Amino acid sequence: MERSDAHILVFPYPVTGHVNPMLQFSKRLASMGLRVTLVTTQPNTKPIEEAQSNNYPIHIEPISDGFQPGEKAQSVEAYLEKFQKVASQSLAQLVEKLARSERPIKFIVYDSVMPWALDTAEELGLDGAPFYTQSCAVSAIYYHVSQGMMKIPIEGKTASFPSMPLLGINDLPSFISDMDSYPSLLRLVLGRFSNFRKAKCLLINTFDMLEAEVVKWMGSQWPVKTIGPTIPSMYLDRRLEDDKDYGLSPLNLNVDACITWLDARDTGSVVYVSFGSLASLGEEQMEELAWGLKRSNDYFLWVVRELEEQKLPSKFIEDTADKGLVVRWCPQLDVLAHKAVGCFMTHCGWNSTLEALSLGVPMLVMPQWTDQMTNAKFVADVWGVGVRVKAPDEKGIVKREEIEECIREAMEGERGKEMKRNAERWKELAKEAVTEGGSSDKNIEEFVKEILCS
Ligand SMILES: O=c1ccn([C@@H]2O[C@H](COP(=O)(O)OP(=O)(O)O[C@H]3O[C@H](CO)[C@@H](O)[C@H](O)[C@H]3O)[C@@H](O)[C@H]2O)c(=O)[nH]1
Repeated sequence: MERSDAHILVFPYPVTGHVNPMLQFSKRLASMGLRVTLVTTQPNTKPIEEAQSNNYPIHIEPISDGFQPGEKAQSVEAYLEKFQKVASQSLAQLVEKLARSERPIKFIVYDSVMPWALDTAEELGLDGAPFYTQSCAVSAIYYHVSQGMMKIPIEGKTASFPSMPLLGINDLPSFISDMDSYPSLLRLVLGRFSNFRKAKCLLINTFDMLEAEVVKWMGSQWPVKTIGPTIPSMYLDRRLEDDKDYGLSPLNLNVDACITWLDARDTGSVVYVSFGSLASLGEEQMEELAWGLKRSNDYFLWVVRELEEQKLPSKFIEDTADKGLVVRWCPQLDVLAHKAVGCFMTHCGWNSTLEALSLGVPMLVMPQWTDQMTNAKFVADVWGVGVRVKAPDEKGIVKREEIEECIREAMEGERGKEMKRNAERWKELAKEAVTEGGSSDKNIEEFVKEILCS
């Protein structure tokens, strides 16, 4: 497509699980001729200048979130309040600055958890569309709760939503099943539906075949566009040259160490373990997980973020050095694409879930909080690509024996083989969705045309 003058701003909430998919979506838009500027307040990413100088397909604009590097807010509420106040002002200033340039902003794609960005856009005379970084099912659940169509706390043991299987309490997003756990985050996710009817459309990081019924239901109510999975192109359709990774990942990736280690393992012999960029396991749970991995006697590659390291049992790394590699962060896509990986033990963050589905990797799911419970339900019972650990005991702990058994089931049993077959099928369908003429590809084309014509 010819490069156009249309310039759009993409503004993710500043955490990895939100920046990654919105950055990938930005690259798709840029490949279709739009000029795209991604707004970031995230300090711990590859130096911005590096991204700018390497013929990077999009522009990056840092703005302030009101905090100095390293400064911590006193609470989630305090962070969100200051972030909204400062970032909305910074956003308006940026749009006004660009209005005086050759390429003024025409449209804003904002993270759905920041509905105030649409108000700012409106004040500046711009249209906008929210980007949902979670599944369509999860968004539909929050919608029902936000509109009072599903009362919380939920009474009884199950909850029923249109176009979805019956959900048990443990399948609901944790902010809903345990309303008092994070009241400010519950407000944040429900707030996504405060002004969305004023948006041009709703962009959702999923694909039609994956959530066919709920996508259809949502599409019958609002202008929904499924645009996922937002995985770097080299792993799916291979149409975007050089699009091999998310680009703005943290420094010090152990790329070579992880891949060299995997190269030395047999096909399907390694359990890859990661709980994403935010989840923090308790010390006891960490210990159970460590011993569960050891007891399985399988090879494992385990991402333990720096702040979590002190929770590992003492001498665990030395004692398991012949079987395991523990790293602080890894190139997850390269790891999932590696033939040595037999299953992915995951917290079921939506990006990790989509990445495993897109790369055909069966999962062992151990959801921790937020949307992960609902994703786990779909992974295990709807898409048939995962084993879910039994609900934690009364202390909230999943025991080592349970972990060991689930690893065996995923790596060795008949169930594991069936999961692998299903995962291969989802991999093909994910690829189809983003390949030319696929459902997500068509939706992105349509979105671009609508912007150009507006
Ligand atoms: O060693 C690692 C570990 C993770 N990742 C990447 O980090 C991202 C992690 O995203 P996700 O799996 O979604 O987990 P979180 O970081 O926990 O994401 C938050 O945001 C998601 C999207 O809203 C939610 O679904 C999650 O529940 C929420 O915790 C993925 O792209 C991974 O590929 C790496 O590259 N290397």
